Amino acid sequence: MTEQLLAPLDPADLAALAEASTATLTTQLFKLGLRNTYLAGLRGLSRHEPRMVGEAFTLRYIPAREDIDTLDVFADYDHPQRLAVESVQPGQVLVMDCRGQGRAASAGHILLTRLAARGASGIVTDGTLRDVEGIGDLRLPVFAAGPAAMTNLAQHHAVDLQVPIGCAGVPVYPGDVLVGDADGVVCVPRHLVPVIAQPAREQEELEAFLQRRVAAGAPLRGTYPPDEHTLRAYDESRAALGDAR
Ligand SMILES: O=C([O-])CC(=O)C(=O)O
Ligand SMILES: [Mg+2]
Repeated sequence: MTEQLLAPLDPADLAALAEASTATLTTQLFKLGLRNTYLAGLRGLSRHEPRMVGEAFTLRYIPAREDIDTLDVFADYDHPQRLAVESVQPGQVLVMDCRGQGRAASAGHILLTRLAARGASGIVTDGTLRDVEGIGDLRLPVFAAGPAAMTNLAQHHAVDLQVPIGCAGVPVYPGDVLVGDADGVVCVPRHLVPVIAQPAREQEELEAFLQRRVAAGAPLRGTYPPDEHTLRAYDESRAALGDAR
């Protein structure tokens, strides 16, 4: 495990990310030139926790081999998969690199129940999960490619904790911030969290205004993107709100 001392993130920045949609965050990152931040192909499996924000704690799997990856490896409580679950701290998201291989689950209900009990902020895998019926009831945001019944050892050999990984084709470094919602998961590079937090908040507020206008019948021309007239109306509505406070 690579121990890293990362400067803490500003809670206000994390709160801004928690309130922003993944659509907004990918746009903010796109503005900075980053096009590969969305973990395509994953969906939320939690019935109670559709939104997620937290810092990446990474686990890397390589392909399993029949002579090594047998059920008795779990007699070792420090097996990297189990160690990962028992190492995740409150506020962290366990992010697993399964190479997009979904034929065997990367974890199941018991391990995710333990993650929830440890106060994890979520779990993300580009593979699959087993026991998804029970997982759906957990108070834990969960994002995966889907379900698979087969146990992880059939396909996955856990090797490294807290190293840079690829997840759904996106680079994820320990400490990056993962945000999830109904559209899926985006990885925000840690150093860009303070850069995009406030612009993301502003984009959310402006788009909420534009959304109301379009819902009320406004055409796209002049509204989306907003022209000077619409932006003035937006400023006036914000000033009115400010006055009312
Ligand atoms: O063998 C596994 O993948 C783990 C499992 O079922 C669980 O955590 O409930
Ligand atoms: Mg199970």
